[in-house]
Amino acid sequence: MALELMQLAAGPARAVQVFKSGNLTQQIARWLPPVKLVAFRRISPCCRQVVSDLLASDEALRNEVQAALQEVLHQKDNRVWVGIRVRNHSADAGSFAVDRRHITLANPSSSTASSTSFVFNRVFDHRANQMDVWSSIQAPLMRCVLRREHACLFAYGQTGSGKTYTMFGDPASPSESGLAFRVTDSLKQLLQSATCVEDRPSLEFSFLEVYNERVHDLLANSKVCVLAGEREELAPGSTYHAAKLGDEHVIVRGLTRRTCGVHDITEKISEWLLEGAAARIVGRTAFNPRSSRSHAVATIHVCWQPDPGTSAKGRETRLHIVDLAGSERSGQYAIDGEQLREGAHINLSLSTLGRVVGALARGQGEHVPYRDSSLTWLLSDAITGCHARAFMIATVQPEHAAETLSTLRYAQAYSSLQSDLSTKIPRLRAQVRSLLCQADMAQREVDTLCSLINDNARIGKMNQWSRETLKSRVVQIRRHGEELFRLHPYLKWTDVHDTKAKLAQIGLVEEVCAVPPVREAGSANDGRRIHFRESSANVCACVRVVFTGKHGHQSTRLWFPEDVLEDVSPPAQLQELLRESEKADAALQQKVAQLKTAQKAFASQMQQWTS
Ligand SMILES: Nc1ncnc2c1ncn2[C@@H]1O[C@H](COP(=O)(O)OP(=O)(O)OP(=O)(O)O)[C@@H](O)[C@H]1O
Repeated sequence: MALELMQLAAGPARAVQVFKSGNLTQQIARWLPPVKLVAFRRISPCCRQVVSDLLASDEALRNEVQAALQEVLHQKDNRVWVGIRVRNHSADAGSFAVDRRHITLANPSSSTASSTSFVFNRVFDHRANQMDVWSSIQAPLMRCVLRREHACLFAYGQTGSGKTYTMFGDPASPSESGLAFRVTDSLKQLLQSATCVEDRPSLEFSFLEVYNERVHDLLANSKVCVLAGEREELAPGSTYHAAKLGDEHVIVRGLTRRTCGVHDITEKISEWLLEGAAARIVGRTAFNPRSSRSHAVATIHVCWQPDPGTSAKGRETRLHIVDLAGSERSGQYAIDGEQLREGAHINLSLSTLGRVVGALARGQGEHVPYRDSSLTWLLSDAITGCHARAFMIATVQPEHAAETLSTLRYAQAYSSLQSDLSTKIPRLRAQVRSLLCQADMAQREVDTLCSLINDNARIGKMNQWSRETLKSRVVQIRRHGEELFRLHPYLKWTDVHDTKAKLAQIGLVEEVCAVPPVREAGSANDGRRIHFRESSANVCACVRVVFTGKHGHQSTRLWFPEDVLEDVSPPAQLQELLRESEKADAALQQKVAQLKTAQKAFASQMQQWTS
């Protein structure tokens, strides 16, 4: 290495030669941590070659790079991704402006020139084609599959704004085919390159629609199916625990699941997608002559091989592709009675989705109404990104300003789910509540024991222990304490000191100082002299002690030389309980601080997304 550095110092021409020879690059590459290697690859073809050779020859390093990359990308991927797609529109469409991440819209109802600006992960203007949309989603979606996380890709928007076009498009034309067809292509490439032949998962496919709150199997002549909750299969030998949301996923009883392999996924799933799409219920609406009147859910189940040596079934990663029915103000645009009924059901499911999103976004830990509609129940583990990454494309048609604004608001609320803080905060709140109970209980135990000890104490020592006294320094007067007062220049023994000493009464230290303030003539004698004597250098500190008044009597404050007093420790059992109580308090304070930090971060995220 030193040799190469010397050669570098010899001049630029020599440096280029050394660099190109690869020796130096190789050395540098070996020093780099795995994450940096990836950036290093981008520097020049020479570096790229060296890093590639290095990775090819070193399997451990390869795995390390892979793990580091996964980690970095995992942190980068939000659990919810929201993109807006603007449909082609006439030149006189309302005033709005679009850039890569922002869309600004003039308020349709306002007479003044006010506008609202929204921020999303991506905004596609009317010139964006199917490939542009897909290329923004492809990488995070495929990473999701590689991590074996469920994913949900769905389109939301006003009727006629381009949801079905975005999700399915025209599969006959390569440039017009929608996201669903592109998913299968990418999935095939991914599974072929990332897994060896024997580890390749098997694939299953199902396709259903939710129409008027009923679930129809689109691959079995629209047979009606029922929804049911099912718990994830537990590993053999694991202990029973009560089902929580997330342990349970919703299954559709009797739904057709067709199987294919990685090699024929594109042909098979395309064929099934077309078959299902043809069976969907469509109707004519004011905005779209072939409007989807149902929510369509195509699911690719990636069934991973079980781990070698285990008898458990392999895990399943579900990839939902959802084309929602159009959001619309049904009463306003319905053509007939049937459409009014359809519209009411569509609105019910979409508004329930809105309430689910709202409840999660507020992060208050309130009831999340997943089960209020078939759609939200069916997709409860996926659509909100709670247990799956969700990718939402909200489609807008700017010619309809009110509908566009409403879609953007909906999408904005959805954006706030990007942060897992919206679910972390309710969890923290619940933990704070439970710790509060524990701390309260621990304090009550201390109180109970204090009263028990106080009730059984000798007269004169009554009422001495309480949570307050336990936190203070507790003292009593030593035997023959009076003698130590005699020579004290500032303090003098009194009858009250004498009584306290005889009763061995316990007091709390209020103040410690080198020289107490002089007692004013006529004030109660609390042990301080009115005229201080000359003092020697080694006078011990003066302590003011308060003796709590009993039976309605006032508390008494007396001064003592420090060495007249001895510390009194609380009984061991009480000390133990106090420690427990302090521990519970500390845990509570720590959790409260975590909650406050999370709430602050969430508030600033919300502000960022809604600016
Ligand atoms: N970005 C686009 N480029 C070209 N054509 C589009 C685009 N978006 C939509 N269209 C066309 O507009 C029409 C309506 O679109 P589409 O059926 O996808 O709307 P939709 O939102 O699914 O409506 P609905 O909710 O009523 O089903 C279709 O003919 C579709 O081809």
